[in-house]
Amino acid sequence: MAMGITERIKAVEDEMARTQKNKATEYHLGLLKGKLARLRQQLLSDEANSSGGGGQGFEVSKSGDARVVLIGYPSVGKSSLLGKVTTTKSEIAHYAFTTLTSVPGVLKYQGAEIQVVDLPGIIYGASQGKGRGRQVVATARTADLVVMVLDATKSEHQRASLEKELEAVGIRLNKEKPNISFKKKDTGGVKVTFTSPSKTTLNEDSIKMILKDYRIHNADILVRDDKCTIDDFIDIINDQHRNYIKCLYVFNKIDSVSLEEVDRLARQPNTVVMSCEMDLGMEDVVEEIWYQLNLSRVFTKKRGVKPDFTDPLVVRCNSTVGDLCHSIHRDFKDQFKYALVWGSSAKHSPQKCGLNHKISDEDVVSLFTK
Ligand SMILES: Nc1nc2c(ncn2[C@@H]2O[C@H](COP(=O)(O)OP(=O)(O)OP(=O)(O)O)[C@@H](O)[C@H]2O)c(=O)[nH]1
Repeated sequence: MAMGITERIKAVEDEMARTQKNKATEYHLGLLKGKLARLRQQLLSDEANSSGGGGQGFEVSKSGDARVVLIGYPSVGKSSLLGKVTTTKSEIAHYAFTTLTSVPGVLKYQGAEIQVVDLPGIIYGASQGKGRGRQVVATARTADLVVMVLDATKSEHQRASLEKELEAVGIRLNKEKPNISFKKKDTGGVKVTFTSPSKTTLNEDSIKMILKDYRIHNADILVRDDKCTIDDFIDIINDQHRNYIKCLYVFNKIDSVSLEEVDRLARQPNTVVMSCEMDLGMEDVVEEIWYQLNLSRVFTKKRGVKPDFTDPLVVRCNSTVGDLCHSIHRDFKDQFKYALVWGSSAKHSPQKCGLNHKISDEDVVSLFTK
């Protein structure tokens, strides 16, 4: 069955390559893109089912406060980076990963424990459902941050081709989810509304054409951003299989290129440069990872005692007191009565708060139970 899909994917890709991009073909290309997304999804889920229960799963359990995955071609320096920034090796690693080149490590920073997973090999071919690629992709999806490790001495093609592979499996880097609401219905036909006139080829006709191809006959669509494209709309229809993940680009081996080149690379957005061999830029990499993860540290305080500043609870930014309780224990919320909060999220110190209060980085919190 997978063979059949692979061939159909190839046929659609070929047709897209043959089709010239112009006003007259825009709709047709949009339809082909929609088909391609659907077939790729089918391929990935077929692979998932056929490998079910097999012993060689790659899935790494998520431990720590956040997860970073390293992605890059062989020999770019991923292992070197992992060795430099992670202190403890996770205990399960030694037996669970014996067949793999990958070992998760823990990056300890600002009291947080960040799991760093080096994905074996590369993603290459994953979008075609090849080999271990699918499992690697499944792990990449769970990342809070992708660190793409690139070799400064090699062509920049490496970056584009990795991005393309991730694109093909539905991973969107440094991109927000398109601002389109899409509600399937049982009756009533397709209703399309734009809050302001579209600046792209996404319009009522192209939307209806793609939905027809997906055999969706009843739905309400509200496009809230005039810059949304057909690709964005296709992402929204396939929303369950899309992941919007931040990406940090790290160029290694800067010891081997000219200063001008280092300068050029370092000026690109979301980019840091380093040399594992010369121990250059390692702190920048760690700081940037921390910054991109955007975590908040919360210090807990017992009544009548100074807060413990050595061991923060680490939560995602925009977390609430409720999330904090949840991170302590699944059932803690049931016993919760109120919290006292000191710090930048508090209107006055301390502020008495409920579960919905949003906490900020470096807040001090006392939790009171019933
Ligand atoms: N010049 C230079 N060489 C480096 C640097 N970092 C790593 N290398 C070399 O690059 C090679 C690959 O490094 P690894 O850390 O094993 O790379 P990797 O990405 O983990 O490779 P795979 O395990 O094949 O995926 C080794 O020979 C390193 O000595 C660096 O900063 N500068």
